[in-house]
Amino acid sequence: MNILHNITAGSPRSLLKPVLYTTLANLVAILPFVLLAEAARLIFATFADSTAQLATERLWWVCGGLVLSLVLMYVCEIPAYRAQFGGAYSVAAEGRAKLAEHLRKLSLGYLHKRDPGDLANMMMGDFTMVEHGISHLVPQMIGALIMPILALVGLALFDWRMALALFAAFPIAILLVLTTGGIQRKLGSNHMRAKIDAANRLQEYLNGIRVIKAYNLTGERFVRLENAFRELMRHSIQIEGLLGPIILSAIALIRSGLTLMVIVGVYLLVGGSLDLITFVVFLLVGTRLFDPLTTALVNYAEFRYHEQAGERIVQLLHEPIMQGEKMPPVQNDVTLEQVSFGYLDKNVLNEVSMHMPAGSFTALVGPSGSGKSTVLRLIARFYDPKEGIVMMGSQSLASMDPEALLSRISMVFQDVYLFQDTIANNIRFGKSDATQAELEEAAKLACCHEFIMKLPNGYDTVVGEGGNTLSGGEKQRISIARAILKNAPIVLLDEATASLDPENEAEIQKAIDTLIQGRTVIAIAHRLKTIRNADNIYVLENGGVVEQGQHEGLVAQGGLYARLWRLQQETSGWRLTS
Ligand SMILES: Nc1ncnc2c1ncn2[C@@H]1O[C@H](COP(=O)(O)OP(=O)(O)OP(=O)(O)O)[C@@H](O)[C@H]1O
Repeated sequence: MNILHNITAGSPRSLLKPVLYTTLANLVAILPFVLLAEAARLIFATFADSTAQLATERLWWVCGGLVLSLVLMYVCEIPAYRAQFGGAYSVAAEGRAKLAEHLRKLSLGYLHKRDPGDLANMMMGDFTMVEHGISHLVPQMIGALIMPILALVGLALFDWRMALALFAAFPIAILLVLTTGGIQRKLGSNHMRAKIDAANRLQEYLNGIRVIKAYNLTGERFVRLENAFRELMRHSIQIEGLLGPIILSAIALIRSGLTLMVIVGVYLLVGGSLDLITFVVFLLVGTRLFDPLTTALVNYAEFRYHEQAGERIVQLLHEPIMQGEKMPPVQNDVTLEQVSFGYLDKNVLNEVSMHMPAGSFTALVGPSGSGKSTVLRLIARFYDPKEGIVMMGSQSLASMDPEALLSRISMVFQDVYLFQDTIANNIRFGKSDATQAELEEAAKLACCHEFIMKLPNGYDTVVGEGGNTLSGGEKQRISIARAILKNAPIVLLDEATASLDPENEAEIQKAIDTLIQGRTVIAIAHRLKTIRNADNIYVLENGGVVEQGQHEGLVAQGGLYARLWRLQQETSGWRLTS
């Protein structure tokens, strides 16, 4: 049952209709063989007994039956065909959507552990294998097995000794294929890994093509890609080279049944315990059984390989998602109590405690890598802390549904990602049912209405994937418009470090000032002059809070903040001169 669960990526019920109709279609497909055997029996009866008359009327009935069985086959095959393909494509389409939804609910910590190429391959490649399994492999296997099984029963009724001889080697062949299942699995998973690695290397190569060109790295990066392709080739050859002989041996074993049957038949015929007609029927039917049995064996090996693709999907679907209380939090103050966290083994935050009262402006400052972004990610529950607790009001985030939590939070990050869609739809991510008037109002407040109106199709202009048709400042303002439209009470802000021209900088500052009014704001500040009025500033260093207070007090304290402030004061006077 597990194998069916895996091959269908966790939807074994989807096999019900295809299996039912395919079985019916294959049962009907047996009819012509039965009728042919009957025709042969009638004709050979006249050879066996020279006085016997050819049963002409019965033969005509057989011919009529043949025509009828053709019509029946056609009538049964159409729904079988529909069930196979309809089932396969709907399992893949629904499965892909379900997996995409599941990925969204997984923690970022889990997603970071997986290569993006691996996930993309699972979405497209693995589901294509599931599709192929349901639409081709399962029905073909059923078709290939039904006829030999029925033939075995039918032939055993004719003469059990001959039937036994014909199928004697079959269990050994099955055993051979089953006992080598472990090797098949190992080779299959090696091949799958090589395929994923090649997909990752290819994605890395394509993503980094600009850097590769700029730094003339073509050779080195291409070697990595080429090695991945070579490795894939090696595993492909290995899988064929090792599995081929096993399957061929099993096929040879099955075929030896025919030889054995002929030997036994001749022996029985000579001994007088077998009549000629039975022998001929066995010869006729026996030779027709090997093709479907060979197909079934080849399919079985392929089936096991495809099963691994479905199993990977099932395993990912079983990865626990972040869950919790569906009611959005009602209080808007944020507290971190003795929080420790690390992405890998090493801690990035050590026993950090902070309190951001509702409606206040809190700034996080500190050297690069001190853990500022990590604090924001924990507040958005992208990750759960290893130790300690993050709270909104008196409620722990760990017991809160991430979607309910995020409905209360707007985020503006440095690396703004825009989807390949219209500007209007990109802003609407903040509020999907926003009217055009609300949209434009938010864009005006975010200081982006003017530049949007100058674009060829205004709000309906499609931006490239990642928003790469817009400047950094423009993308940032669009993300602020999103946040303004969302109108959430808590704002997480990561100020842009990239140097912007003074006009862009002033526009963005104006947009941010509008966004943060009357909200709980937690901002990572790189330019300290923007946080002179902050209610509270936390200074982080090496994952710990080293100073805390307001601007004037911290400058007077003469510690890390004062040093950073002095440094920025000095560098702000620098000018490039020719
Ligand atoms: N996804 C990740 N996986 C592993 N380590 C990470 C990950 N994200 C951040 N880190 C590490 O955690 C530490 C803190 O990173 P964080 O981004 O919180 O620092 P930051 O103070 O925001 O830095 P910056 O000002 O440069 O953005 C760094 O050493 C960083 O390398």
